[in-house]
Formats: sequence, C-alpha cells, structure tokens
Amino acid sequence: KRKEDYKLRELRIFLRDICRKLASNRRFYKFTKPVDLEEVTDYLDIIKQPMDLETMMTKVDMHKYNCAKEFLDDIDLICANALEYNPDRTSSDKQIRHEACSLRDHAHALIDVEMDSDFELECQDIAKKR
Ligand SMILES: COC(=O)[C@H](Cc1ccco1)c1ccncc1
Repeated sequence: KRKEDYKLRELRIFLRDICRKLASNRRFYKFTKPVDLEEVTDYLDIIKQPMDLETMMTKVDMHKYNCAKEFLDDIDLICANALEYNPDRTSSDKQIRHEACSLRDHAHALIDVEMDSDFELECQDIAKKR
C-alpha cells in the first residue's frame, strides 16, 4: 500500500545513514567488506552465513529490510561470525572480538537513540505482513 511504502522509504533513508556512520568508523574497518575467501580459504567451512557492512548497504537498497530489528539481526550476525571464526586467546583474535562487540553495541546504541520507537513498531507490523 502507498502509506506503508512511504514508511519503508523513510526506514531505508535512516538505515543508509546508520550504515554510513558505522562503515566510516576506522574501528570497524575489518567489517566494512566481505572476508576475502581467496585469502581465508577455510572461512566458509566455519561461517555458514557471511555478512559485512557493504553487503548490508546493498540489502538496504534492495528493500531487504522492513524494520530496524531485521537490520540489527545482520549486525549481530557480523559480530557472531567474528567471535566464531576468531576464538583464540591470541592478541589478534582478542582484538577482532573486541571490535566486533564494539560494532554490535554501537549499532544498537545508535538506533536506540536515533529511532522513534513507535516508528519501529509500525515497521515491524509491516514486516510481519510481508
Ligand atoms: C571479520 O574479519 C575476520 O574475521 C577476518 C578473518 C581472517 C583471518 C585471517 C584473515 O582474515 C580477520 C581479519 C583481520 N583480523 C582478524 C580476522
């Protein structure tokens, strides 16, 4: 319906801005592009659903997100993948796990502060119907 489509367009504008802010933060550099499967040859043996911020920006443009919760589910997937693939007590594994948890917490905090909760509830109702 037309009114729903206006709401989803506003959601896309909002989510592009969130994605841009996260991708421009140097702390989250490792999460901006897909893990290089030619460099990390066992990645898909361990991680069944890769995700990254560039892919998420493309998903926004392809109308794949009907509410902010669906967007945050992909942020949580980026984080879970990093924790799963980098589990060791080495300093490099510890560093990317810390960066992954920071990405997750920053994304949730950004949306909680910038998103009108009634607007998200209306989007979640639309999402259920689609
Ligand atoms: C989200 O990024 C990752 O999970 C890769 C996995 C990886 C391992 C070797 C090359 O890449 C990563 C990149 C940089 N530093 C740690 C891990």
